[in-house]
Amino acid sequence: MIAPSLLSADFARLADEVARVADADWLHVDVMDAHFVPNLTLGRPVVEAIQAVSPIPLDCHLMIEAPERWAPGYAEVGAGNVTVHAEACTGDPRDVASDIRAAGALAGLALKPGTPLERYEDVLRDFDTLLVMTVEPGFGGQAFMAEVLPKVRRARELVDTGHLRLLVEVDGGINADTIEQAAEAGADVFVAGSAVYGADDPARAIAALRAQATGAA
Ligand SMILES: O=C(CO)[C@H](O)[C@H](O)COP(=O)(O)O
Repeated sequence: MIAPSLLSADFARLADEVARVADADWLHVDVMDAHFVPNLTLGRPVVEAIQAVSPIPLDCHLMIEAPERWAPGYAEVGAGNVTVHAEACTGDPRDVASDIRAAGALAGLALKPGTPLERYEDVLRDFDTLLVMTVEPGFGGQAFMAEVLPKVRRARELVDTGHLRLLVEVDGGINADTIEQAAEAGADVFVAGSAVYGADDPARAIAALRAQATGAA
């Protein structure tokens, strides 16, 4: 599955930018609060407006503090998947997953590059998606961190052996040069910002990335 990241879109033309990636599987929406990460993007009212015009499910990646307080609200406005950062949760992340699911969305857990998967292997039984960050969260256009791939491989192994039932998602620096490595490691969902919105033809870029990932997997 290919999930273009709206972070690389033209924020002055959001409805048009959503329409340009209608061939994708999910639309990845980065919510940043200028506290958990050093960048500020958009919040629930804008997500609700995007949801109203998006033909594909929204994949909301919350890079915010106190996700337990805010995450269910994104499910309430219709997001398909709502992901919180393990590092931002003050309590048990399973409680946030339960609240997100109760509000009608899939629940995702994100791990920064330096956060070990082992610490969350049990917790992840209560999640639908695992977002493995392949850059430090905060900005688009960064270089892919191949050193994170063992975490993707371990997650794939846990899914394939039946210990976890979730989609493995990678985010950061995914493009024509890196997507095959991530697919070989076992990712199911590929977030791509600059590689899609920076292309002359985003629909063609999505198709090409999907073909590369499918071939490598
Ligand atoms: O979460 C993110 C940054 O925190 C973005 O989704 C990610 O960086 C996508 O951008 P690009 O594909 O250009 O790296």
